[in-house]
Amino acid sequence: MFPEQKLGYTYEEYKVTADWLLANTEHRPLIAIICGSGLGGLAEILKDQKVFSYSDIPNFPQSTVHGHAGRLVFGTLKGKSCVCMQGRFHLYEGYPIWKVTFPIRIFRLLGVETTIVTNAAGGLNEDYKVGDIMLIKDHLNMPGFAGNNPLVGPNDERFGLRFPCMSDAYDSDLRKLAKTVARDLGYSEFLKEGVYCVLGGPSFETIAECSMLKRLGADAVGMSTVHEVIVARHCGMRVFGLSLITNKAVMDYNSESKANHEEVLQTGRERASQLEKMISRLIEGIEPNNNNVC
Ligand SMILES: O=P(O)(O)O[C@H]1O[C@H](CO)[C@@H](O)[C@H]1O
Ligand SMILES: Nc1nc2[nH]cnc2c(=O)[nH]1
Repeated sequence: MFPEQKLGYTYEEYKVTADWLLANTEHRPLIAIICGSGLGGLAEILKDQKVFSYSDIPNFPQSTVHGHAGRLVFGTLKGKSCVCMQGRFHLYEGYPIWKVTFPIRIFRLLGVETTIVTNAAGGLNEDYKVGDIMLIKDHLNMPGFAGNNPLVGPNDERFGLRFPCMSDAYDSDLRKLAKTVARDLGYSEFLKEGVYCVLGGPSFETIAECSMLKRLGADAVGMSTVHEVIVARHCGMRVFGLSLITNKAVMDYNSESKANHEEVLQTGRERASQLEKMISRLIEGIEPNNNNVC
């Protein structure tokens, strides 16, 4: 007989972590931000910070990837209370998918209404350049096709429905707002909108894989985000997502370029200040939702 496999945390385990955070900070965030690879500087937009190392938070997984600091930063932006993950979790780190998405339900229990997900991604769309910012309008969940979905296992109705809808995963009003913000900042030239595809990683894609993903309708490819978005939508949070195109996916057998994590982090550093400005303005424009689930 195989030992019984744990399929997730219990509601009580989520509560222990959320209650510990509520007891250790006065912040009551309505907005959460997840920083992608090399984008941890986004947390610097928050004032009156209260910072926790993941290692100090009960039940929290640890960051193991270069460019993911492993800190939870609470703070305010123009009077709005926010929480920011400097470091996310990925399947390729060896975490089961329910650990990868653990912080999302914690955010919900803290009272978060809107989650902003960011990531570094390879551009598959030929019109994309390195440094472009892609608003995510939809996703392709490749691990999900193989049964690795974060909602697998018993459903806890206290979080959400057994069969949540995903056709409206990325909030269209927030995307509209982001386009207005980008236009006002003079960023329209490098703003794109497209479909993000998640793969398990950690190896980057082969040329044949890139060509397949492009034909399937993906504009950018990465190793994160989608699992978080599914859990956030399951528990009724609004989601806004963006990908920084850190490298162009290699599509040509004669190409000399090779995807690498250093290039990913370097592009993040180069676009950091524009991303900070854009997300700050976006957050300024997000209206509270009276904790209504949507
Ligand atoms: O998705 P984020 O965490 O931004 O990071 C992306 O960049 C890393 C590869 O360089 C992978 O972890 C990929 O998912
Ligand atoms: N899978 C994948 N993840 C990335 N993250 C940043 N760039 C890439 C890429 O080209 N492929």
